[in-house]
Amino acid sequence: MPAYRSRTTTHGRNMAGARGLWRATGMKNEDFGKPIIAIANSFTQFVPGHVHLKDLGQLVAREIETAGGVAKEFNTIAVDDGIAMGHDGMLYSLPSRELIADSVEYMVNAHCADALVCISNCDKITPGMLMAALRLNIPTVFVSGGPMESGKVNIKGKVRSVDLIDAMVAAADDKVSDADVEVIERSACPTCGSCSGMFTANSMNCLTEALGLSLPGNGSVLATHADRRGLFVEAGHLIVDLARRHYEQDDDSVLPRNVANFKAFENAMSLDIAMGGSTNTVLHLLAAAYEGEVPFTMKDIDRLSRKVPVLCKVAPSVADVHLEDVHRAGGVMAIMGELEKAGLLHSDLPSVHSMSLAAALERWDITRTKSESVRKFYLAAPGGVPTQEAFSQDRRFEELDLDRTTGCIRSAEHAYSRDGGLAVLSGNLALDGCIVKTAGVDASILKFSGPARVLESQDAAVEAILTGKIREGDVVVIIYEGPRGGPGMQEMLYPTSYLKSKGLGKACALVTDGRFSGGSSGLSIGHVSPEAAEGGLIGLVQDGDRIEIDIPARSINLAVDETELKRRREAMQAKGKNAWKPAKRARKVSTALKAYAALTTSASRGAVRVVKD
Ligand SMILES: CC[C@H](C)C(=O)C(=O)O
Ligand SMILES: [Mg+2]
Repeated sequence: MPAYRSRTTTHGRNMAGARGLWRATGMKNEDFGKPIIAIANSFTQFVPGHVHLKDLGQLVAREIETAGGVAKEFNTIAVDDGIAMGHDGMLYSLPSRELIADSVEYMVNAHCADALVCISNCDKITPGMLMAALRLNIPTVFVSGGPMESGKVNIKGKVRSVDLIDAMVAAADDKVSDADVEVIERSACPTCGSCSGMFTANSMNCLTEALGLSLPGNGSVLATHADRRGLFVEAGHLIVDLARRHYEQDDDSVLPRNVANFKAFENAMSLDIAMGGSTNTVLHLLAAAYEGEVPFTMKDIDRLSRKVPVLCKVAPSVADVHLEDVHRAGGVMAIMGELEKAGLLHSDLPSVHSMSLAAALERWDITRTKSESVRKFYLAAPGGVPTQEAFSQDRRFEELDLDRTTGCIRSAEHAYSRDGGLAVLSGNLALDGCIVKTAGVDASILKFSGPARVLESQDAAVEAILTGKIREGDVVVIIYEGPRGGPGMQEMLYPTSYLKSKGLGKACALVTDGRFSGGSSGLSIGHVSPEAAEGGLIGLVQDGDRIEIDIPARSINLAVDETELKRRREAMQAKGKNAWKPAKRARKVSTALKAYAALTTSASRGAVRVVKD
């Protein structure tokens, strides 16, 4: 029977000082001996996905106390990728994931907390907390802030749903007037919550449902909807129950590493592929698996991508479909329900809320449920009123989207495509693989070859695209933007958006050792490993070299003969300490980022830090 971790500081004469301090935090005599539950909140006014979280940690805390636990809240940082994008601020995005993971570890272990509630939401906060949960392996429940409502604009008499990407693309499109750009900007992000498409934040919050670490609806019920409050209330009760099962009934099944085991990672990756999730999920699932010592690798991702169909297409893969529409079609449980019907899901897995996924689907898949409350839950609709306040409206759709033939979520029989929404490519240019979100690639360019246009930074790529230096048929190659080379593996949302703005979205490819935002689409191939800074061949590509991409064959190659490549490699090595570094880039890299670069690894390992013994 594992002893409560918190007894280390709450019991024993020698801990009188610590108890005195616990009392000063508000603990009463009767609280000593109860499970101490850490609440990792992530409130900040910098991020719309987190502006509404300020009091939600205490909402959970009151429920923990009602359930017989002691709640202690703390806060992590939270970077807004969309604001950090397009300048050196983006260098900090991925490294912040490691800081978040470490800060959760530090607070939970320094104070010997018994269990953990993670209140996350945006791009690096959910993965950072997920890494911490699997690293610490104490009972944990995730509850995220929830998706933002999509924006609605009426342009030239046509009403359409818009999001952040529409504002970015319009701003670089000379055919769009300043007035129309401002209309889109003012409407694209109407409420609190994580940007409304299947971008990285929403992808990851859907994946915690599939991993079994959050409640049904966590990935899809809107931040503004009253129904979301119930997830926070339930999380407060559930975590005390899980803690008691573990410490008082010796039940290890509730621990994150037993819930999010290898089969759960397969379920999560299958969900991601089926819904055309952000490619960042690959990076983050690999990193979470590393922390949880789960043997889940790029090879597993490649295997799954060849058999899991695309069952759901959401912005940016299609316009006008956002997370509110996915929720109305049944959300994550509905997508997993269709995967299960197709024999593509492990349904025997327990979660923090159900004894098995099969049982959860019986109750929560709207094509099976007998529960009116569940059907009502998935009717939660946008309020249509700009706000930064959580749970501030309770509008509902008239009816559920149960159309599995042409609706938002399709059955496997009516899949958008047999091949998954994600593909792992490999070849001499990416010996350890690279990733492309196929759900966002036009069918006409699944096979593509063209001359390389090599840029040593995202900024240089943006300048080349916006000044017309990139032509139809080119392959834009952005190097030294990997985890070590950037450092920080920037998201290339501006270059991919600007290719669209210039009408080149279906006429060019973009290949990088950096990564993409979930808002990117097009023939955008990222995570090239090994990265240039680690001696990867992408570091030897020169302007005019022919690059050959074949998504059906899962291949990507640099068509330069071995003799020439050998010559180039020798010339690079001859540079000594300047080898495998940008030749013409004046980027100021802080000591904090240099420390990150010293420990990080290539994307094929999830860009995890490895400290050599
Ligand atoms: C819309 C882009 C979003 C802010 C992002 O960075 C991601 O999805 O990764
Ligand atoms: Mg991002």
